[in-house]
Amino acid sequence: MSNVILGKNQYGKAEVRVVRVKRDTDRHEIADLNVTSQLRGDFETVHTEGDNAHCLPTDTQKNTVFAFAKKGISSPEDFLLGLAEHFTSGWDWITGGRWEAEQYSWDRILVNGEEHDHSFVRNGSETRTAVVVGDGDTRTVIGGLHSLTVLKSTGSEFVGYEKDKYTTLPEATDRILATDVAVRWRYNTTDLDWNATYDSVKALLLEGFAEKHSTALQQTLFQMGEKVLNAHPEIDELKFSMPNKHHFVVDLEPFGLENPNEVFFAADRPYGLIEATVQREGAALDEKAWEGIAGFC
Ligand SMILES: O=c1[nH]c(=O)c2[nH]c(=O)[nH]c2[nH]1
Repeated sequence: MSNVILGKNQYGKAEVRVVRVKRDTDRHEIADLNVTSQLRGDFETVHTEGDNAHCLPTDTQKNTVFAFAKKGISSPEDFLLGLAEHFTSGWDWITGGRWEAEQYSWDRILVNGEEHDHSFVRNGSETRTAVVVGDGDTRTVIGGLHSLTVLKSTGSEFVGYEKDKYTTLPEATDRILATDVAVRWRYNTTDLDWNATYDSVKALLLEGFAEKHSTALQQTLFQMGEKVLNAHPEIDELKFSMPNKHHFVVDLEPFGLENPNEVFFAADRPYGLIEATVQREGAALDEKAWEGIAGFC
């Protein structure tokens, strides 16, 4: 006879990253949640006897989050109340639980002052950066930003790529494109309204991300840089590092639900990593100015 007993316990799936796109009209809406579901009740024998009869798998809890997202996410509170009701009403040994969500809020990207229908920027996300490199009397200024998180819920495809025996990725004609923009740009002057220029560059980057159909994140990156260089003769090059934050369409068919690009699993890793320099043709390069700035090629 053991004198060891089971104390308080709960279990579930943590941090289910679900993105719900409402696409009934051309003006999409997105809800982006990080959901944790944990069940409380009589799970005694699961722990003490190795009997899983009372164990509703954490995988099932995750699937339930995705399946419930199909109904729509009007608020995290209502979404969690729905989960609580579902889990506590279905099994007599599940007497309670804890359901938690973080919601990430997104603003619409402005293109020519107009709110875009399906391109979004995570609000308050970015960090502005600046570097000054001195070499003798010369000063080089490098502006930049990172963690500018953007997403378009349509207007992005990835097809026609090279395939070998290890390629399993299906071609996508309509996918979510999302990234955290990290970019630094080199000025060819030291006399400028830095704040106004920063605001303009950021707005142009966002417009460049939003406005054109994307065939690959590489192409979108180039268009973002091109837009900045066309509008700002005082900038000669931009170096970008952008993760391709994959959003996988969740297979809801096992639950008898269709999923025409509405419910996504936002994976955090691995991610694609797209890096490139976009330069003004003929402009003098300044490799020295970039020395010591890690993470850009
Ligand atoms: O925009 C993309 N570029 C890639 O190089 C790539 N590779 C991949 O698997 N998906 C994508 N998407």
